Amino acid sequence: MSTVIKNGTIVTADLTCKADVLVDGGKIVEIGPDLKGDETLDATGCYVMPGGIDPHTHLEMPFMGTYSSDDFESGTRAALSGGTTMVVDFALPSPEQGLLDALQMWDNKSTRAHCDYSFHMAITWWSEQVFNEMQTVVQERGITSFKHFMAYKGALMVNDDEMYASFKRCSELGAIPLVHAENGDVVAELQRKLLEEGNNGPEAHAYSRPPEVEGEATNRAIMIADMAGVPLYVVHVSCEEAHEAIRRARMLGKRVWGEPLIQHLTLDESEYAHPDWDHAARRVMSPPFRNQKHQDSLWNGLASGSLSCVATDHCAFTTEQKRYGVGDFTKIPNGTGGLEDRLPMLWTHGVGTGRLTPNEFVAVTSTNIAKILNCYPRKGAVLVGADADLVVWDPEKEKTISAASQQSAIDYNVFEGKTVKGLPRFTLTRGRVAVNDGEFVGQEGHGEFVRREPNGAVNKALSSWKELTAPRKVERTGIPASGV
Ligand SMILES: NC(=O)NCCC(=O)O
Ligand SMILES: [Zn+2]
Ligand SMILES: [Zn+2]
Repeated sequence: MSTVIKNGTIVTADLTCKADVLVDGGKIVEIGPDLKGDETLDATGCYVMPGGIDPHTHLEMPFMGTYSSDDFESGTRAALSGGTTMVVDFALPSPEQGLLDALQMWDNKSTRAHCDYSFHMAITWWSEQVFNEMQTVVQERGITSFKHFMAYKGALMVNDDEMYASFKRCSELGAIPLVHAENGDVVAELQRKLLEEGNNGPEAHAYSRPPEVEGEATNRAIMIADMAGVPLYVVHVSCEEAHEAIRRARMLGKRVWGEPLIQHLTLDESEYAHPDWDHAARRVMSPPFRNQKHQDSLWNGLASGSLSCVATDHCAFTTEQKRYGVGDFTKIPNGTGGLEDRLPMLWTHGVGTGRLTPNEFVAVTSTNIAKILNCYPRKGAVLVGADADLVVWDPEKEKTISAASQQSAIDYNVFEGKTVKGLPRFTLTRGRVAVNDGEFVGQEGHGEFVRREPNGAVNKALSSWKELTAPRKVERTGIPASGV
């Protein structure tokens, strides 16, 4: 059965035009005037855009002694409700666990997904087994991005030598390394000192992770990637120090992408000063929220192109789970939600204020990451042949965000009470309507794994450049005899 989206304005990363979109067999089959289909969706007054891609989620993630509460069912239901049609989650081996073994666990969890998804593979330890399995992960499983935690000492953190070895392996395999950039040694020491001084509330979480520790780690990761000859993607960039490092690297021709989160763009550090312990603890995430100077830097980076993608790092814990850290802030599970709210919040505070154009909005929520992860134009595009992952966006539709009406399984929402203007009228996942005017009508298990090929254009270009500029031995004649 075909579906036609009529009377809308198509908005992509580089184009705005009035046309109908005809969908059949899960794909876009025609774009043009006066199209007809078996079913009609009226997009009068709406923008027809590529569905959002959230490149950073943690659904049912084992972390800090518990599991994040949104799984692939509730998480992708939340995603579609907010106009996001693909998520990229992190497969996370526990210490000494093989990569393929961990992947099997993520395969099992993801069968309930309502929308398409892919995985990044995390490198949480290093060995010959990990080195070997990286090849299988890339070539047989189509997972071409590897995450490295420079923080969470004693748990997920990897050291510089391990990171360098893994980045080199990514370079050989045509894959992309990702980093959580915070200096984990310094954070651990600051945490210890704060606790010793009796500073045990959620606000101390922010004190233990100042912008400097993020800036230092970002610079270090950029240097290591440059030495390994591989592009780099920096997740949850929260501050000017990290953004400055990325901006400078890009100006020097290095291939580095930065990803701010919707939370860091719209919520600030004053949340941690809230007199209610629960309120502050619910907002504990790493890196923590910053002040307006940092927020302005992130917004400007999106507008200027020095930052590339807006994500959520959706890692949702209930109030009860957050209370594991009463009396010791280092035990508060780190993470916040945002999957349902990313697009409406970014539209409201970005496009609604004039900080972003609608085309830039599409670029940073969908198209850029599809290109970086090498799944464009199957994803992130409104083109004939692309998957019909689409959002029909009503710029006049309003709501006030509330945990009472959200899809997420947790009992609060960090954006509670915020009014957004700009919401999906329809969300389509591979041609199937999953959201119809605020009502969720998706299908559990409809989501499919998106396989990606290695050696995207940027990897290829960078390896050519590195080869061309590699140190070369100077061939000499008449070398003098050794002086020894
Ligand atoms: N960000 C956060 O606090 N939790 C999720 C894990 C991570 O990405 O660091
Ligand atoms: Zn992280
Ligand atoms: Zn994360």
